[in-house]
Amino acid sequence: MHIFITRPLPNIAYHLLDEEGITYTIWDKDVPQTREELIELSLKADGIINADASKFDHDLLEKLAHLKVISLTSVGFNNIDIAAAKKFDIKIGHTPNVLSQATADIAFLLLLATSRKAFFHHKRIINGTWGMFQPTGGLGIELYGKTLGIFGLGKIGLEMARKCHHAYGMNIIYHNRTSNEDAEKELNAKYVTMDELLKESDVISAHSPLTEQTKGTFNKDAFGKMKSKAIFINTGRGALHVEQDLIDALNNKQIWGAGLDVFEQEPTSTVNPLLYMENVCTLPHIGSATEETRARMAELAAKNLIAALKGYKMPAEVKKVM
Ligand SMILES: NC(=O)C1=CN([C@@H]2O[C@H](COP(=O)(O)OP(=O)(O)OC[C@H]3O[C@@H](n4cnc5c(N)ncnc54)[C@H](OP(=O)(O)O)[C@@H]3O)[C@@H](O)[C@H]2O)C=CC1
Ligand SMILES: O=CC(=O)O
Repeated sequence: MHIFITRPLPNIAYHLLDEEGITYTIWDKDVPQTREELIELSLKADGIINADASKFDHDLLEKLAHLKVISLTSVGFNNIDIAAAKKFDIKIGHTPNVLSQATADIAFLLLLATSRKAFFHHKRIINGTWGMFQPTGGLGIELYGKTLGIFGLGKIGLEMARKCHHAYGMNIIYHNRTSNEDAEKELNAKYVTMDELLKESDVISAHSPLTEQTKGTFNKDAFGKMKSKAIFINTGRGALHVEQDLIDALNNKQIWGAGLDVFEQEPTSTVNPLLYMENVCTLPHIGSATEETRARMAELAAKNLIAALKGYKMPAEVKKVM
């Protein structure tokens, strides 16, 4: 058996593959492979471990229909046409649970940093604009006892809700398609409609997957319903919000601030206005980027791949479109 690995991985993945006698080609250049290169290397493989944002659309999957498995090193699978993968009998694996804490840490970090304009103040030191003490300048807002609205209270959303509830006594409200009874019991979380979530939250944190239904949820209309002191956090996917509408809402002071780990286009342009706003903190999609979490993701991705190649039940198979 031979596989293609689209980015160098933590060593645990290679140990597991070596134990099974599975050989591999690793793309170790510091630019992503082109679609043509991906096809060429995958045609020689029985499976792929994919750590790349490449779109596996119907056309690409048809060309790679010989593959037994595509094992993702991510929990999100919005870059894969799952229906097409089913049609061509290619199994898809992903990495839920093992990255929930680390990703929620980044959501929490962005919330705290945004509420205190931390990245703006850091830039003042670097730019030499520290200046004199200003009793009324660059002030943040506090989180104690405020209301956190979670859009997508699943595994990561729950970890974020726990942190905010225990650290700041925040009240938790949420909107999903189905209710999360465990979170209701544990955190006294309240299920609300989308309109109530927008109107009642002091902080909205987006944690749903990117799907046809959730794309563009946070648009002009949604920002218009939010409190003028509200903070918007997105560690889900950039396309959950409409970037220009977010920029307008911040400029028009319809909302107070935003913390983003994700962008519509990644990498985002260095002239994106969001990178230069006082009330916005941005990170380059690093939700799962700790040594421990990335090792767990690599391990699970390798186990998913091995199970699929051997015809066993995969530890974490993507079974249906969300
Ligand atoms: N920034 C980063 O580095 C990372 C980002 N992510 C992103 O976080 C996402 C969530 O991951 P995880 O928490 O593990 O996933 P889960 O499946 O555990 O949670 C997703 C939640 O979203 C809800 N949801 C799905 N569709 C809708 C909808 N149409 N409207 C409202 N709620 C919806 C689901 O509830 P229900 O089904 O009841 O609607 C569920 O509660 C990933 O898909 C990925 O995009 C993940 C890891 C790292
Ligand atoms: O964005 C990362 C993921 O795991 O999904």
